[in-house]
Amino acid sequence: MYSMAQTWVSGVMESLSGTNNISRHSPRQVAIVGGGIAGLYAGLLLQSKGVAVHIFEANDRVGGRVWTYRFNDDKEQFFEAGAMRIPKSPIHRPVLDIISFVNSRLGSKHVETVPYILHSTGNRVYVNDRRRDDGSNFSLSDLNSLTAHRLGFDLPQPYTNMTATGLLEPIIQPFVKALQNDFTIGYNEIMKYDDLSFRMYLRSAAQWPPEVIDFVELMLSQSNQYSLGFTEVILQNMDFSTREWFTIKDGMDRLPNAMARIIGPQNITLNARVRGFAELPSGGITINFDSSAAANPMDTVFDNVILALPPAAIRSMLTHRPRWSPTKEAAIRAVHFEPLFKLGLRFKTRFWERVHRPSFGGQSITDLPSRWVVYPSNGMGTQGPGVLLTYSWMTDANTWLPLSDEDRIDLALRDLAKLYLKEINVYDEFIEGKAICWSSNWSCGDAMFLPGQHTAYARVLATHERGVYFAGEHLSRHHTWIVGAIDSALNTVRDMLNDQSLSFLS
Ligand SMILES: Cc1cc2nc3c(=O)[nH]c(=O)nc-3n(C[C@H](O)[C@H](O)[C@H](O)COP(=O)(O)OP(=O)(O)OC[C@H]3O[C@@H](n4cnc5c(N)ncnc54)[C@H](O)[C@@H]3O)c2cc1C
Repeated sequence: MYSMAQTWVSGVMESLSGTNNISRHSPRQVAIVGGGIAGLYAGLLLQSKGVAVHIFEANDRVGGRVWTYRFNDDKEQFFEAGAMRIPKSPIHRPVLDIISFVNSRLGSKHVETVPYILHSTGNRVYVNDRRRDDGSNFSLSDLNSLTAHRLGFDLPQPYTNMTATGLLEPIIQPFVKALQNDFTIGYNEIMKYDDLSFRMYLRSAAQWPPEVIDFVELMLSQSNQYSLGFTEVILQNMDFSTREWFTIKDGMDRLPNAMARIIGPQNITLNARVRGFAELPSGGITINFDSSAAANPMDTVFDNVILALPPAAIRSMLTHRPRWSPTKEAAIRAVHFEPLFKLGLRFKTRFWERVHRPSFGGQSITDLPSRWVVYPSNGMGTQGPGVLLTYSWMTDANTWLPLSDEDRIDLALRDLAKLYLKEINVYDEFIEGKAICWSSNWSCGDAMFLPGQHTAYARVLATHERGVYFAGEHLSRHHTWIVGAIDSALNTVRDMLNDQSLSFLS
């Protein structure tokens, strides 16, 4: 989209002269490091206030963790390697608003939303090798009767005759309802338990035996997620209790690409990994980045910089960056990101839509390494080849890391063969696959804080250091979501411009 050699030097450098003495609250030129949603959103906000921006992005594309992997240019032959679905809830409203904003600039249907299906009754439930008496696999239509006992778990009374949802709902609902009624009040309520992991809360407050926790975690989450902070798991449950969802027609990457188009290609340098930056005694900031462009303009002075980066990317800067307070450095070093792994698999047909109990969207659940098999909500009912994906988080994601791509595909096909038994020969159907290992990326996956980390680190992480500002989903209260990246960008620009009245773009 934008070539590596598109140097910003000519456009930006001339207009930079004499910017050194600009006060913190009236920047004229801002460098943004990272072209994910947080960096792009901060860029649009600043431009809307007349501030010139330049985005440095290490990758050859914008979007960061919003990445649509396309096997080819044919319709629907893609999967979402990163973000794939947005809850239609007031908290996620800013995502719809930014879509309206880009459409108002680029044409009414530039970025179109389509419904995302979270549950489909045909989705398989396959754990402990348990099947119906007729040998077929359980599906979500059975969920209300899938007790621990029926699924082969040996739990004590009274838990054994209960379903995972039946167990969890009464525990989380009061918190979820409080958050939905008034997010700030609800957030303050759940923060009272921030020092606990969700597992500890279930042990101490709900008095669940460990094997009951394991059962519910297996069915409704991924391995060891309940060892994360109580706050994170409750917030995640709040989002997943949303009934209506949407995704973006023809791929989520249409959103960051549209945002970048409005910002302007001359204001974005791709393949520009920032190696470090220096703060001048006069208050300006210079950026040092890798680029094949002839000039690496170390002498260009920006008024401020926004590091719209996951913490690991800040820590892995190769040359210089300032050292901040021990607490800030501890926060950057320690906040927890969970590993995420996705494997897109392309088949000759959308066979999952034509089996006896079809899946139109949603996901199957299994205790096999694939854990979740996600069916596309785009192109449902169409003929010809189709793409589904397997999706693993936390410890389940780690299973896939040491494997070669060939082994990953073999393992996933073996799992799918168990889900589809004799109905479909998945090996005959298979065309190609693509593994996306977020653990080998700076972000690792998504921010999911450990017990106590919201309390200890949230504020200090987001606080600016002289002319250096920070953005990214991990700095908001909505970790793991696009809206978190947007939210953090709004907060950082408000802080930089000293303008709390600044609102979301719409
Ligand atoms: C597998 C997966 C599934 C997800 N599912 C959903 C979902 O369904 N719905 C949802 O709303 N959200 C989802 N998310 C979360 C969402 O994608 C993120 O919260 C959001 O995109 C993060 O944006 P960001 O700008 O904070 O960070 P990023 O997108 O990580 O952006 C950071 C950018 O900085 C760049 N960079 C790193 N180091 C440097 C450097 N030194 N110099 C220059 N550039 C650098 C990176 O290349 C990247 O482009 C998912 C994420 C993943 C990984």
